[in-house]
Amino acid sequence: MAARGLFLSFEGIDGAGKSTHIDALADAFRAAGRQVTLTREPGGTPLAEKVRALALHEPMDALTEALLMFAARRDHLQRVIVPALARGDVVLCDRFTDATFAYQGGGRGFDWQLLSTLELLAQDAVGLEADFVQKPLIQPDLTLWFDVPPAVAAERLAGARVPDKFESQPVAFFDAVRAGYARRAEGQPERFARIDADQPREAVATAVRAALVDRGIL
Ligand SMILES: Nc1ncnc2c1ncn2[C@@H]1O[C@H](COP(=O)(O)OP(=O)(O)OP(=O)(O)O)[C@@H](O)[C@H]1O
Ligand SMILES: Cc1cn([C@H]2C[C@H](O)[C@@H](COP(=O)(O)O)O2)c(=O)[nH]c1=O
Repeated sequence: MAARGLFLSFEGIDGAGKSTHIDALADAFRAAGRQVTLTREPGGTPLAEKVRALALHEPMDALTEALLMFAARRDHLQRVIVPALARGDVVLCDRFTDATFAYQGGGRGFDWQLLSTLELLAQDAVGLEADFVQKPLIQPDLTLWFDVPPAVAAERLAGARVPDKFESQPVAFFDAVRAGYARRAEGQPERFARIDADQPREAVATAVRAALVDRGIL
């Protein structure tokens, strides 16, 4: 029988350094004999990648942004995440729903309760052919939150690439996004592992591994 699927998400403000560590983790899981599905949000399917292009580059209000994120997520769950978990894969997802709470909720000030309602709708296991899912709401098993002061992240991103709509926001926006992540982590402490990302890459990599080893995941 295939090993039970494992769903890990990676979160943090832009430039926190999460993408830097995802490939190395994928290699570690493969070395342990696991199949890995690497994916991201918004995105991960042809439809959701189209939504990504719109959401990251077109101006729109916070409700439109939130609805697009959840629509893309539903497609991503149906076509990629749920089938991968059913196969027993380790799913490594660069951002998931906590990003919607942090960016649209914290950063843009959109109603937290309404986001919770949308989360229940979009991540409802019913209709996703997910008989293996015990809980009605599909959530990551563990979320690694790369926490870093916005000024540090901005310095890392400066000149690295042409900034998108979110990356062009001022530090105050990212202070609010960071507070959104903190609120989410406080509400679901068993699902979150906070990684101090304001350290050299090697120290962050050690902290990531320790978080997984401590929970018996690696
Ligand atoms: N610990 C670190 N110290 C210094 N620089 C770092 C560290 N980790 C990553 N970087 C650099 O910071 C930049 C952003 O890193 P990365 O792309 O991994 O962040 P990210 O969280 O995935 O960002 P985004 O969400 O915007 O894609 C890259 O240039 C990367 O090389
Ligand atoms: C899932 C999700 C993402 N965002 C924002 C966060 C980032 O600024 C971009 C994605 O870019 P990345 O380079 O892949 O990190 O989108 C958001 O606002 N809401 C969401 O739900």
